[in-house]
Amino acid sequence: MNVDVVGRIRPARRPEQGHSLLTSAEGKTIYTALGGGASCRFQEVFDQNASTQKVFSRTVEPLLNVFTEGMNACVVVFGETDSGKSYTLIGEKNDRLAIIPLAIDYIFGAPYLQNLQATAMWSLTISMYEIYAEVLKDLLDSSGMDPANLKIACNAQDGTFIKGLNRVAVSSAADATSTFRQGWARRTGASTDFGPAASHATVVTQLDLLVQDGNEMHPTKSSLQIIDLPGAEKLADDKNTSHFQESPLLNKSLHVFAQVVSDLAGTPYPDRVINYSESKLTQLTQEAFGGNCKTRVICCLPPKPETNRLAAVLRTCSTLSQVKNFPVLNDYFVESLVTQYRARILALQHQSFQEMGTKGDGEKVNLLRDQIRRLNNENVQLRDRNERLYTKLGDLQGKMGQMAGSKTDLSSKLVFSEEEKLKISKDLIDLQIQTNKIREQYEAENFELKSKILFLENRIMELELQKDKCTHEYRTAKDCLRVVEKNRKELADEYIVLKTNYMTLSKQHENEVAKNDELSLELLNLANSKKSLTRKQDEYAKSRAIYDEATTELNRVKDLVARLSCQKMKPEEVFVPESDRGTFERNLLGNQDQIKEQIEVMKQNYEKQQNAMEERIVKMGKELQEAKRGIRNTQHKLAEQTVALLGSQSQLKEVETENSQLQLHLKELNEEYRMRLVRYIEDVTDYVDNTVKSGNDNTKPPAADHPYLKRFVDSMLKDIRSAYRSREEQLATAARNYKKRMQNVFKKHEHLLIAYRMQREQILSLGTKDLDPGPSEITFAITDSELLSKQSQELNRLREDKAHLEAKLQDLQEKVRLGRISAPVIFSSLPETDGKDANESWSELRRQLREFTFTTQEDLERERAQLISRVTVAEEQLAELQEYVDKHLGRYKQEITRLRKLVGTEIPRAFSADALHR
Ligand SMILES: Nc1ncnc2c1ncn2[C@@H]1O[C@H](COP(=O)(O)OP(=O)(O)OP(=O)(O)O)[C@@H](O)[C@H]1O
Repeated sequence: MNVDVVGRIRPARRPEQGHSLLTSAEGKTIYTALGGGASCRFQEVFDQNASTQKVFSRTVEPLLNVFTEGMNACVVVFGETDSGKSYTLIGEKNDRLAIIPLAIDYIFGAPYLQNLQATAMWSLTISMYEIYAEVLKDLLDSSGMDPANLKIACNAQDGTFIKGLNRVAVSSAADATSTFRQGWARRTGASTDFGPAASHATVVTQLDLLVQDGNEMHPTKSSLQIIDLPGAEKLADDKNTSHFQESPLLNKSLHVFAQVVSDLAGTPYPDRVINYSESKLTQLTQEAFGGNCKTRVICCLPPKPETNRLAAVLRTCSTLSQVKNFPVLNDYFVESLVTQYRARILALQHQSFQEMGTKGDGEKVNLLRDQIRRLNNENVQLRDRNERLYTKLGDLQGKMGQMAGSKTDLSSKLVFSEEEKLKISKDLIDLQIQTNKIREQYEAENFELKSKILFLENRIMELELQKDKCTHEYRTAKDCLRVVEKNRKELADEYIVLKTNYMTLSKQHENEVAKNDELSLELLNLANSKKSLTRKQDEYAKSRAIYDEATTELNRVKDLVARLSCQKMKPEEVFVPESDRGTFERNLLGNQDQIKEQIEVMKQNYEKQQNAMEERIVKMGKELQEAKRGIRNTQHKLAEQTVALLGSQSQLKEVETENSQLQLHLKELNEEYRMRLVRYIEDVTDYVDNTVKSGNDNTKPPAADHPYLKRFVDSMLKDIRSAYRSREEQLATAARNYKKRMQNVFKKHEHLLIAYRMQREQILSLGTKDLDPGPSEITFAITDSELLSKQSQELNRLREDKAHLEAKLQDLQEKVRLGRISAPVIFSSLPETDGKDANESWSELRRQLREFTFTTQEDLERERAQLISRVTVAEEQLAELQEYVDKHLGRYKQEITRLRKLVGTEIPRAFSADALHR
């Protein structure tokens, strides 16, 4: 691979303005004179306006890429004094826009080194030396010793090198730049009789890179040499005469360099033998010119050079562009081979020197001939080997040529690919974010689906429970209906009995009324007879007075007669005989006895009736006593029942307390579950973190592939499932027990209510005012709608209606009772009232009773119809519910199966919907 040579023209100063170098049309060839003279075709020529940055990126940057990848590289700055060499290399006043600072910055940010695996290591050392008048000076020696005492040595391992040269390890671009600037400042700065020392000195800055890839056994070494050559104007001087003017050592490096370059350009083949040993510069840079190195020369040109000098510079540049180098990747095998050859050459050299020292001249010649022969043979063998290597090298060179050709494209492509890479990495990050989002969404959806499934399962369970409850309630309602029907029948029977009683009473009442009429008539007769008797009595009294008057008259007459009988006539004889008198008396007072007899009979009848009444009252009093006793017993029983009811209510409260305790326990369990879950997750995180940490040192495989994590997670899930299953079973058992107890309490409550109702009805049937039957059963009914089913609520509503009806019935019965009581009152008031009015009020009462009977019957019939319609509606609702449950049960089951398939995992049944929601 030829050495690349590029030209850079310094901007013109005032005296130089208006002059320009002669260049070809394409701008790459520079001539000393039109139509003849020296010329050089540069790979690229940077004009006066080109910045150092541009020179760097077009010339040095590709070299730095191969350097960081493991090849030796070299940048040579060549040109006459004041052409801008130092400006190009280090700039002005610590300017960073110069090749060396830019190169250091680039190396530390080089893509290859940046893209190395985290396990790879790389290090960079910097060394600087100056060759001035064939004296080597270590520019990085800060020990205070004489730095210009360095010797060149050679060994198989390192080839030619400077013994004791300082190599400073640098860890950052700033570190490297400051080290370089310190070294640069130590250059020989004195001005000599032959001009400034810098014009005759060569400064070599060498950067050695060592890359140890984690996947490779041996490290890769590569070196970058940046050579600032002495002013090239001396090449224009005559070599044979110049040493009379200057010290011969002063320009030796430059002249030997030009000679070596010329030799190299003349023999482009690999079997050339070049004498590098004439100067220290050529010895130390033999790899850069004709060796294992990729070299680029920047030829700095002033805008107005002297023709001779320009010609010498152009000639040297032209020769340099013909020099062939053989750069290879410094892998372990290449290095080993080179070391082997170096060792062999060194051994031969040693041997020949020894032999030359011991033998005589003739023998020495023979020996030398033999040695030459041997060397020739060896040379042939080496050539064979070399040819093979060269064929390989040719391929490599071809590839390198292609690479060089496509280098610019590659660099632009590299930039483009970098941009693409950035874009792709951005897209990748976006994709990762999107993937994470999708994963989160998936997990959320999965969770939602799981909770939905559990919710549906719970719903099914609830529906099944509701169905059972409905069936149970339907049966209870049927039983209730039966009871209500029975009650209705009983009421109807009672009503019939009442009606018959009423009829009987009406008949009795009519009989009584008839009797009353008769008695009234009789009483009227009696009153009439009494009147007539009174009249008779008055008449009798009058007749008595007449009698008395008559008696007095009679007695007067008798006296008169007696007085007169003295004449022999008795008074009795004067009047009518005694029988006539009896008949007369009988005729006068005969009715009075009859009346007395009748009165006596009536008195006897009254007495009999009074006795019978008294007996009846006594009998009723006894019955009343018995009834009171019975009522007292009933009241006692009622009190017992109330106590039991209160007991059951307190039991209900206890059960409620127990329920709240259970709920509390459930909460505690949930809390414990959450804690355990958190602990598990922490364990998993720790475990994953530890695995990731251990995975970083490449000793363990990644955690995702490790079966232990899966086992760990599986066991964890198994634990959670089993714990939850057992807890759910416990809770289900507790809930079942609670439900049973609730049902028992409800049953007891219902029994108590029924017993209470029967007792109350018994008391009510007695119809006594003294005994309080207590409040309606609805007062003791459970009103909490949460605890009641629909049927129970309906039952309670019916109970309320019944209580209302009972109250109404009681009012009416009261009215009837009042009506019954008012009858004797009316009867007793009959003598004072008119007979016609009494009849009217009775007919009014009868009408009211009839109306009440009809309305009660109608109410009862309506109630019955309502009850039947309600039961029918309840049956229809139950049937609908049954149908709905049957229909949706199948659908829910199908849905669950589908969701299970979709989720792909078995949903732990142990998780309650509540826990999942939480
Ligand atoms: N491309 C450039 N742009 C601006 N100024 C430049 C450029 N090249 C060189 N110069 C200027 O030219 C002068 C000489 O440059 P420089 O010292 O680098 O030359 P030189 O070849 O290194 O000389 P010497 O061999 O004596 O060191 C400096 O003042 C420098 O600033």
